[in-house]
Amino acid sequence: MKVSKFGGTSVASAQQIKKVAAIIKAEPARKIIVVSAPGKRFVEDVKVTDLLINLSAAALRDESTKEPLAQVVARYSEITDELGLDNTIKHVIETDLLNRLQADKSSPPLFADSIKASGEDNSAKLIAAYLTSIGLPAEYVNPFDAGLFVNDLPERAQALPEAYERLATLQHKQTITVFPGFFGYTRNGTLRTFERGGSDITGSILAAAVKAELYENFTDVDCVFAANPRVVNNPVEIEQMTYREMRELSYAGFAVLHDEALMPVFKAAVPLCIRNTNNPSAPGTMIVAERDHSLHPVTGISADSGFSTLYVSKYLMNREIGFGRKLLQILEDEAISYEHIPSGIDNLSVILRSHQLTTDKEQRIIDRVKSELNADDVHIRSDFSMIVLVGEGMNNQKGLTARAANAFARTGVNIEMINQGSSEVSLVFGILKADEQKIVNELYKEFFEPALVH
Ligand SMILES: Nc1ncnc2c1ncn2[C@@H]1O[C@H](COP(=O)(O)OP(=O)(O)O)[C@@H](O)[C@H]1O
Ligand SMILES: N[C@@H](CC(=O)OP(=O)(O)O)C(=O)O
Repeated sequence: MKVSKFGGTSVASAQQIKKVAAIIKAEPARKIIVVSAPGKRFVEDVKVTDLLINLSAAALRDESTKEPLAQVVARYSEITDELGLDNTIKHVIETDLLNRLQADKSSPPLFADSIKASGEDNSAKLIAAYLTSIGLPAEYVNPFDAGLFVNDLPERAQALPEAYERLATLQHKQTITVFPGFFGYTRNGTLRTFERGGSDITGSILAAAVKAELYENFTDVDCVFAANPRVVNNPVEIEQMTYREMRELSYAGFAVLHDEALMPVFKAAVPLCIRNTNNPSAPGTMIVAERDHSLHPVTGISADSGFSTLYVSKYLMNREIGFGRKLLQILEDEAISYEHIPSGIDNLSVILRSHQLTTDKEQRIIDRVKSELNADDVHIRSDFSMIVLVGEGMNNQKGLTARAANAFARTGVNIEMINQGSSEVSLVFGILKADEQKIVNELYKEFFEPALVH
């Protein structure tokens, strides 16, 4: 049995959904289908999830929801009409949205989650109806009924261990299961969404639960490329990579798969394949436990912006017991997680995702570090990017850091931070965001031209 997840671009229009149906029809092993909300049909288009975020924001501000609601309904109407479905499903979707808008708003994040999740939920209902209409025995399955249970606020939504046991029963269904991605329910029935891009996580949880022979993740590119195809012209295709490599790459910028989607399939030893809905005959990229990495030390280069650095210096910091703990406690008090902590003898930098900071938080952190830790200097800089070089073979390769540093030198760009990850499969560079594209292209030239990754 295969679990096949179809992303937003794969279900963005009637034409795309017809391709999805053909893919499902082509292989009876595709018994569990996970779908996203309709995504972008063209570059400037707006994803249904973003339309829903606008809708919930308007509702939470007690503004008129007429226009944002009409935009969401229009996307589904267009799809149902073009698929030749009758008005029943359109009515189901509109009623569902109106019901969600009437719900309790006392917890704005939970209200927003319910509105956002309607994107995948209604997409699953619509696609199940379409598959049935063309003679495929398909059934929409609700995540609560199937047992996709997640933890409560304030923690990030994550599947509970018992969810896997409950979801395992899906393998006995005779019909094709059409399952909405992106959300689950707490034990008491409160809906919670995963992070953006979280339908990948749902697919992985289901694949692990039913011990699928394969988790197929269908998107709009033939495979995972060694670098973002929007940054590097015609990058090499990666035929095979390990879960560890994909985890490191998706950490920073490989938007093709959510980084939390690796763990469930990894633990259950289910191989994962990234494939293209628009070109299903392409073999895609296989993500497996081990591979031969002797031919090429670097598998991919990723880059992501949106990082900030909290820089702290204090003479004799290295001798001060508990300095790091106290500093991290200040961040914990502000509910901030960190990414890297490169350090010197008398200074350290804490690198974090900028979206966690506000002007108020920044000021409180600076004031507390100065007053409670008596730091000599403390400041926060934003607009950093992380560039990550990833490869299982990197660990045994002499001179690799020097090659990367040479590539940086050729561009004249300053390296703000280097972290040779303890994971041993990655090398992380902190640079200013403005230099990101230049560096990715130069590193790509250094490590991939004209070699071919196997
Ligand atoms: N290294 C990479 N290899 C392949 N695609 C990449 C890479 N880095 C970024 N991407 C982008 O990821 C996109 C697919 O992810 P996403 O937009 O989440 O698709 P979906 O709608 O299927 O969920 C591709 O269109 C591509 O532009
Ligand atoms: N629709 C959600 C969840 C998701 O996974 O979407 P996609 O498969 O289009 O990345 C989002 O936009 O975040």
